[in-house]
Amino acid sequence: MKLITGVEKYVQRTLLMTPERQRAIWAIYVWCRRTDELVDGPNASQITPTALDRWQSRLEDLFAGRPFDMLDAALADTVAKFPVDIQPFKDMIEGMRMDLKKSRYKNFDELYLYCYYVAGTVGLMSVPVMGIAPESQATTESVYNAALALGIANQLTNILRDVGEDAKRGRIYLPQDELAQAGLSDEDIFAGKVTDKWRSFMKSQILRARIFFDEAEKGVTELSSASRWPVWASLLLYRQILDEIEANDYNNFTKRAYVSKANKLLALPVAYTRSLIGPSRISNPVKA
Ligand SMILES: CC(C)=CCC/C(C)=C/CC/C(C)=C/CC/C(C)=C/[C@@H]1[C@@H](COP(=O)(O)OP(=O)(O)O)[C@]1(C)CC/C=C(\C)CC/C=C(\C)CCC=C(C)C
Ligand SMILES: Nc1ncnc2c1ncn2[C@@H]1O[C@H](COP(=O)(O)OP(=O)(O)OP(=O)(O)O)[C@@H](O)[C@H]1O
Ligand SMILES: [Mn+2]
Repeated sequence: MKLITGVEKYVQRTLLMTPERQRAIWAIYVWCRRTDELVDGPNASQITPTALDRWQSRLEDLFAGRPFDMLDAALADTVAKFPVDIQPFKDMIEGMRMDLKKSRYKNFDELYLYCYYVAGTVGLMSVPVMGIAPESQATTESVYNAALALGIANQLTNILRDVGEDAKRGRIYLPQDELAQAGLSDEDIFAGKVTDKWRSFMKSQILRARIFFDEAEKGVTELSSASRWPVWASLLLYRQILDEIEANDYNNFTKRAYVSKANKLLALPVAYTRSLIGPSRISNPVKA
């Protein structure tokens, strides 16, 4: 089951990229999965900050061309071929450290930082591999910004989908000040009742996640043509989870928002059509 969804995800995420880029994204994906599994996987209870320090020195070793195992070697090969920076990788490990010691977020600033560490970093790792279209007139900074926004949007969506599941583990990723403003408390979340207060709170959280998806959209067209399809597919598929939360009448306590196979399949041709649109050729006043 895990393997099948893993394969399916990998196909969704890398379809149609050049083989060399596909292998590089695969290596990054595997490293991210393994990093996440350290704190989220079956042996999570054994993971201490020291274990994360060791994981970080392995990372530094592979960046220096001294991989520890075969999967590290795949990433070592990637960083030798593409101009990937080590910082977002270190930051992702920092996010896992944060997850170990923190289970509440005071406000959106704190939550944003967490989302950057665990997901915004993925965008920054991927752009140097996917490449910016040679004809793009956008600034490199604006493309990285969009990539960052896609990671944040995905993580916010993941948090909104998993409210009930996370509460069972004693975790509440929603901003405490915004909960209080909506007249909600941790107890309401543990009780898991869908009330009008909850619906209206969720509406504003979903709106914010959509704003990050909109921000991300602006960057996808600037990517090299072969990379656009998988990124569009991933964006459209993940954003649909928000629609499903609405369709479930905001019950993210006991129902997992789930995108149907049919809707997933439908997203692929839409993604493909969008991927045909590349950078606009009209000179960009921002850059000029
Ligand atoms: C083509 C493409 C999308 C490539 C990215 C592939 C890649 C390297 C993915 C790594 C993802 C990963 C395993 C991260 C570890 C931390 C984590 C679990 C983050 C959560 C992902 C959702 O995973 P899932 O639904 O499986 O979560 P759980 O099973 O519940 O744990 C995240 C929510 C975030 C992942 C972030 C991205 C996929 C951001 C991708 C951004 C880009 C590729 C940038 C695109 C460029 C522009 C200009 C828009
Ligand atoms: N139909 C779907 N709609 C939306 N997301 C999906 C769907 N199928 C799989 N996913 C995504 O794939 C992830 C992993 O799927 P899997 O079946 O392994 O769930 P899981 O074991 O509950 O994941 P985890 O424990 O890592 O949160 C899910 O967390 C979800 O993000
Ligand atoms: Mn999860």
